Amino acid sequence: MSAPTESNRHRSPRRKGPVELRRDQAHGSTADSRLLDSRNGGDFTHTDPWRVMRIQSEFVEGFGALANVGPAVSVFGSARTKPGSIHYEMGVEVGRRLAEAGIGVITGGGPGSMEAANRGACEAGGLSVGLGIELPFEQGMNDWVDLGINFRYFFARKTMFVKYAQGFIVLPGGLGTLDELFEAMVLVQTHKVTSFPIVLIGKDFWGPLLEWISSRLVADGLVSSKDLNIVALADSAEEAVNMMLAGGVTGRR
Ligand SMILES: CC(C)=CCNc1ncnc2c1ncn2[C@@H]1O[C@H](COP(=O)(O)O)[C@@H](O)[C@H]1O
Repeated sequence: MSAPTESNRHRSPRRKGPVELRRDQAHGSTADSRLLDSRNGGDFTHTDPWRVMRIQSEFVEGFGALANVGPAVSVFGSARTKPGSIHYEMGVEVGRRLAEAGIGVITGGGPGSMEAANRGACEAGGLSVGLGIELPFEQGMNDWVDLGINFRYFFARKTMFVKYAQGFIVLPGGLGTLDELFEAMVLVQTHKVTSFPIVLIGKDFWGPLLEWISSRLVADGLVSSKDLNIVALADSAEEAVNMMLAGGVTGRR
């Protein structure tokens, strides 16, 4: 940017909403000129202000589509679980038991344990919701989703998992599952959500992680020992769904 001189110091600034631009910065194009200039082709849609509109539309569409889902639980777990495996069958049973209790099932809409939970809910005649995510290696929504919404942005989608569920059930999984689990734990820890049971299924799988949180994070004073109560550990679908009910999730009869 050039230093202010007598000739340019008093040049009138240009305003872009709350942002005021002076000197060299004031010479750029305006939002309306870019909008009206057809030579810019699709460029405008790649700007951040335009992205904000798209992000906003994801929230509007998500809130609109999910407003009437009723009581529901979000079920997370690996996208790589194969049909017939223990974890897949456990996911099917979780979905079925939630549906039988009058509780809708919300998943990431993908394959593996997500598909399993949607399948169990759908087969039992319950509400089966999938919140899909646009990924470079597109898989598409699994066949057992009855109400599906596709998202571009992970963070908009994650809001829906929490806003429209009364609790989380977490099957074994990888980074995606851990991300969803830890986000929920922080929301409970910071009282952003209250009365929100989080149940992990699979003591063998989750036990070492909880043990590390206790022996390292709590021991080092990084986590309060009462924060360990944010999650509960179950070893079966039946136990996990009963813990949801005991935690205050009530189904539609
Ligand atoms: C086979 C494969 C990688 C497919 C990816 N397709 C996906 N479709 C929808 N949600 C997903 C997908 N991958 C990860 N996620 C999100 O991350 C979690 C699973 O990730 P992971 O497999 O544990 O780490 C799910 O609960 C889901 O919300």
